[in-house]
Amino acid sequence: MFGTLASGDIETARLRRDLRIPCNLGFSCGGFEDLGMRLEGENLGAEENREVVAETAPFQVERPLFQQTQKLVVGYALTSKKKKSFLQPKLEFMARRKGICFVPIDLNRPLSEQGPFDVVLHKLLGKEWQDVIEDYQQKHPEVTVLDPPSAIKRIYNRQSMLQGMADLNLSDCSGSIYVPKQLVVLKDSASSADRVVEAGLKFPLVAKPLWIDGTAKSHQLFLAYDKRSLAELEPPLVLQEFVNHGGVMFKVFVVGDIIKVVRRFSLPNVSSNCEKAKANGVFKFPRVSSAAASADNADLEPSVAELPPKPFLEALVKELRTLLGLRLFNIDMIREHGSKNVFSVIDINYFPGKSLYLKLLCSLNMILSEKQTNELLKIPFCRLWKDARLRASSCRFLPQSGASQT
Ligand SMILES: Nc1ncnc2c1ncn2[C@@H]1O[C@H](COP(=O)(O)OP(=O)(O)OP(=O)(O)O)[C@@H](O)[C@H]1O
Ligand SMILES: O=P(O)(O)O[C@H]1[C@H](O)[C@H](O)[C@H](OP(=O)(O)O)[C@@H](OP(=O)(O)O)[C@@H]1O
Repeated sequence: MFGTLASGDIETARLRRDLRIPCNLGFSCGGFEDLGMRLEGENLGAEENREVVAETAPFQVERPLFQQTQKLVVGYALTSKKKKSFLQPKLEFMARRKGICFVPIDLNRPLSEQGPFDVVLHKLLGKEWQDVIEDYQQKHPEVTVLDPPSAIKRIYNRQSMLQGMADLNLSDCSGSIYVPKQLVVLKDSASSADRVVEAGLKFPLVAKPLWIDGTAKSHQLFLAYDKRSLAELEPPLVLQEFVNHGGVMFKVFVVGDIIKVVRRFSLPNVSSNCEKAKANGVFKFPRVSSAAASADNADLEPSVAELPPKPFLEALVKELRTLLGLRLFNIDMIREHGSKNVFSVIDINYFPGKSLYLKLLCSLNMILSEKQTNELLKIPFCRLWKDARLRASSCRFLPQSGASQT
């Protein structure tokens, strides 16, 4: 019937409303699509914990309504480094309480013989694994695979990682985004000096290994101050113009529609240590913006520390999710020194560190809620009605017996 609702639809809508479950969570089409945008600022630890507790509460309140025993099974295949940082006992405990269980994937057995999984969470390198997971996703479209291996592969190469950024549609936003000029050196760093000049790149340059493979070496960066110093670098690498940004960078964590932005310390403007670096040819610098370098509570100049505007981040993330085809990533960006809101994206990471883990748990929880709703909606309406009457009568909301159903 066009324009009217059948009674089943009304009840479905009512049930969703009563359970306080938003429509179109989209579990079947990937799970993270319509979780509702939320944007949060700094202050990781305590705030994250508070949030998880807050998100647990509504679900537990609903639980007695029907005896819900649905669980969310998350199969995981992670590097040992990732497993150690991600699957902390505390996180597993919180997950279990929410009905989410993490099950290790046995890499020596066919994936299709394992599970069944609702979600497959993976961070492993190599073509062999890529083939396994692609084949699995084809055979099991109902499983949410985080994330497609081809999309991950693209950001494990610092050249392809930033491609397409210039075409993002951010025209109506309160900020603008650029990618620093860069050049790829596949071999013979010495001869790259001429190419640097030809391409119009200005020194100093940040030299970054082309491939990111989870090793410390792939995160070993250098500052090169002049043509002569380029010969000291080991290709394959990317030479990227250094952008002065006042020593603070922004990490924008993305889990589906959820965004969280934090402030971290970064390299200072170059003029201050130029001379020292020149003396060494190239300046090898440590991981200056690691999780330990939080600048969230630092007393900083507002023009440097102010977080990127919310509408700008929302638009950027929306565009990037489409461009990259990823749901679990972070964007590293810096504000051009002296500008109001001109940003450069310098790095994108797949399934990054701690700041994202509890957000991921919240999203898995929402997928679980959707799964439970879907299960509930499969129960014939007459049974729901009967159950409701039983509960109501035990609460003396309805007469004990004798009332007709209409
Ligand atoms: N173009 C640039 N201009 C200025 N500073 C930069 C630039 N590129 C990188 N940096 C500095 O170097 C740090 C590390 O750079 P980048 O994020 O590209 O490396 P990474 O090894 O991939 O780091 P991560 O640990 O985040 O994965 C940045 O946080 C920033 O401090
Ligand atoms: O600052 P964080 O903790 O987010 O650092 C991340 C880093 O940005 C990369 O995403 C690392 O992954 P790889 O690039 O694969 O090395 C993360 O390591 P992981 O072992 O936790 O995946 C860092 O935590």
